Amino acid sequence: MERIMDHLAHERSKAQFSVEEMKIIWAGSLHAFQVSDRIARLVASDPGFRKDNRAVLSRKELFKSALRKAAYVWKRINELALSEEEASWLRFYVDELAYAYIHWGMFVPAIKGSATEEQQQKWLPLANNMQIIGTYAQTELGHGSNVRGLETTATFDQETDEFIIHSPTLTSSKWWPGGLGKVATHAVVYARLITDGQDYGVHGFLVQIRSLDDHFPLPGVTVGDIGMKFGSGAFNSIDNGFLRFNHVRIPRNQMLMKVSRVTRQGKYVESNVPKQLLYGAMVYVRQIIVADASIALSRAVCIATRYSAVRRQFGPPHEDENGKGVETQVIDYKTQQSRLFPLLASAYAFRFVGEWLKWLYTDLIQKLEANDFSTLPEAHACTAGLKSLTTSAAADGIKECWKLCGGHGYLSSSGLPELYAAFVPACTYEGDNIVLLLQVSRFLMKTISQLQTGKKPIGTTAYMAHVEHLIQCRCTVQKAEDWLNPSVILEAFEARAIRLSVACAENLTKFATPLQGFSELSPDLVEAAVAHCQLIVVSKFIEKLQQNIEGNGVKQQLETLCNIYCLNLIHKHLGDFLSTGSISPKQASLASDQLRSRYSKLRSNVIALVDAFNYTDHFLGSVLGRYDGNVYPKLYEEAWKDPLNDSIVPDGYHEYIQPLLKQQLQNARL
Ligand SMILES: CCCCCCCCCCCCCCC/C=C/C(=O)SCCNC(=O)CCNC(=O)[C@H](O)C(C)(C)COP(=O)(O)OP(=O)(O)OC[C@H]1O[C@@H](n2cnc3c(N)ncnc32)[C@H](O)[C@@H]1OP(=O)(O)O
Ligand SMILES: Cc1cc2nc3c(=O)[nH]c(=O)nc-3n(C[C@H](O)[C@H](O)[C@H](O)COP(=O)(O)OP(=O)(O)OC[C@H]3O[C@@H](n4cnc5c(N)ncnc54)[C@H](O)[C@@H]3O)c2cc1C
Repeated sequence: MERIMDHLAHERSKAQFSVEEMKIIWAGSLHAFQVSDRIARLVASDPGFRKDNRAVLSRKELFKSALRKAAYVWKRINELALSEEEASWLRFYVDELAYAYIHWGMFVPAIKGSATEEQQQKWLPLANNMQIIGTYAQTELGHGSNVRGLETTATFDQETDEFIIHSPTLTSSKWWPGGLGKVATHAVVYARLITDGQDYGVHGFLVQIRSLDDHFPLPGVTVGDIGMKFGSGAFNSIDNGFLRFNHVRIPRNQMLMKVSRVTRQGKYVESNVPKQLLYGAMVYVRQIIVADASIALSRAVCIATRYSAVRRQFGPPHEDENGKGVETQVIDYKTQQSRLFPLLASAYAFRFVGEWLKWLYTDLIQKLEANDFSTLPEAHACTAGLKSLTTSAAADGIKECWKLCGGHGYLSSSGLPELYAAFVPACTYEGDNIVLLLQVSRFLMKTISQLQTGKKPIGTTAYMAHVEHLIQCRCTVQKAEDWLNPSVILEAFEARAIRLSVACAENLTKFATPLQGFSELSPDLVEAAVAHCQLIVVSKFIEKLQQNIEGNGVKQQLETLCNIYCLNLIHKHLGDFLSTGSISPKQASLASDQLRSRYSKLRSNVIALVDAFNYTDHFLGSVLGRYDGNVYPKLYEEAWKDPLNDSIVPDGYHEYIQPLLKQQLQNARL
């Protein structure tokens, strides 16, 4: 036991940089670090937030436990008079998915984004004080990605000045909204607005669905839970629900009227803001999900890295600090490094691009307030594309981390199966990842077609202004070290991205209609979108390194991580880089040489680099990822806690095992 604890301490002593300074870089600022650190400790030390083994709880126990914790969170927020920032850290570190995620993450933002000032004044205080609990009811049984295809209707009745909300078919039943099944009292419902016999498409409506007195559904409302989901703990603590309306009436002023409104006379009036603002809550959440992706991936990487330093298999006998013969740490196998270190680098890359995206979003909101809608298309493309790229990579990465831990990774007590089950739906919710990449490609094709009209591309597409150069330039790498030059890397990624996009744009002209072309070429368009999004991540990582980064050795570590992130992408997408002529086979081979050498450089720092995430053992929830590396005794201890070990002889022995054994013994004696 002591030996293992010493082992991680030895790993930490090898770090070539200041972990404390890196913690601040990871958190984003000294202030963010201090607040999150304080709240993380507060949560970890409060028995009310203890994490039971969610995997062994029944659905009802799990759900009730999430309700208890959500209520306790609210109590502590009020008792401690926490600020909004502190409260969201508290919810984050409690780490139990519950209705509050949708209430704060979607219901409140939908009101803020789509309601008029007057409507906000009425509804936000109720939501902010939790006098009502809300959900976001957009998806239907028959329609998820295609929002324009939603069937629920909101028909204006001029006589009573009300909308009648109705589910005309089974497929129009709302299906999936979180917190809807058993908790929410209100919902932002997306429905087709019909007035004067005309269908004006999908709009948002605020609908009360349960009584605030006895919690029963209101007349005309049928509501319930959609059933168990993948994974034993994970999303099963949330009541994703179904909802059907039978001519439910709401006052006219519960239509969210920022984008358009219906007058007392039933006239549909558009405002001067683009109708896409109705989708504003999705843009907001997609931006948050990019930050979630870096957190989920970094959790998994932290577990797999610490465990890989503890775990020993095979190898020439080494001597430990006490001169005792020991096997090789699995982290020293080059295969383990080539699977693990790019994930560590990705966690940092996603953190920085998430930070930038948050800035982009804040900037968008400021512009929208000043009636400047010019950056909306780019913000949509960036949030959609980066949500897709980072969640797909993080979900795959978490799964890889569990395999990197061998058999023990498959145990619930490793924390990895639940983390995977809880995170993998991020590839689907808030927009299926492929559907979102197709949105990015649509934006890219539009930008390319506008190049011919002389319109200057801006923001993340600014590189397209250099199309002529990027189409024909040759990569200048001659030796492996040349790959450490950021401008060389950037140009290779820009060349690959633009060449894929231009090829798509050219191929699209070969089809009878753009629609047909988009449909036939969609796999290529998705690849072009991925290349563009990877370029954004690469360029934001490189930009980060150009900032003033303080702390002993911190910048050098980030440079190594950035190199690993970029070179590993080249390695993984070699087909693209070679087929577009962005690099040559010889340069590809030099990139692989450089990548190997970066792994060696990073090796002695990896434990400190995951320590910099500053995750408490409580938050990690993993025996394998414990800070002290005391894995084996704790695994043994956890095994004893399994309900099957409550009794020596299992329940069922007398009914099923004993008679079987007896019968077989008797048969043998005959
Ligand atoms: C235990 C441990 C836990 C650890 C894990 C941690 C995880 C924690 C997180 C937990 C929280 C979980 C919360 C989950 C909650 C989930 C909620 C939801 O899923 S809500 C439902 C979301 N639904 C979607 O995302 C649907 C996707 N579909 C669409 O967005 C649209 O239908 C579409 C964009 C695909 C198409 O729209 P449509 O109007 O038909 O499209 P066009 O392509 O014709 O576009 C027209 C025009 O508009 C532009 N556009 C589209 N969308 C937007 C937008 N959002 N903002 C701005 N502009 C937009 C588009 O580009 C077009 O522009 P144009 O100039 O004409 O080309
Ligand atoms: C855990 C979880 C929580 C959720 N929470 C909420 C919530 O709170 N509120 C809410 O309203 N919704 C919620 N959703 C629903 C979610 O937003 C939808 O599942 C999502 O938008 C995808 O839609 P879909 O399920 O209909 O998939 P589909 O659109 O049916 O996708 C199925 C397949 O078809 C492909 N596909 C679809 N369209 C195209 C296309 N045009 N081109 C190429 N391929 C295509 C997709 O790539 C996918 O492979 C949640 C979902 C999950 C899993």
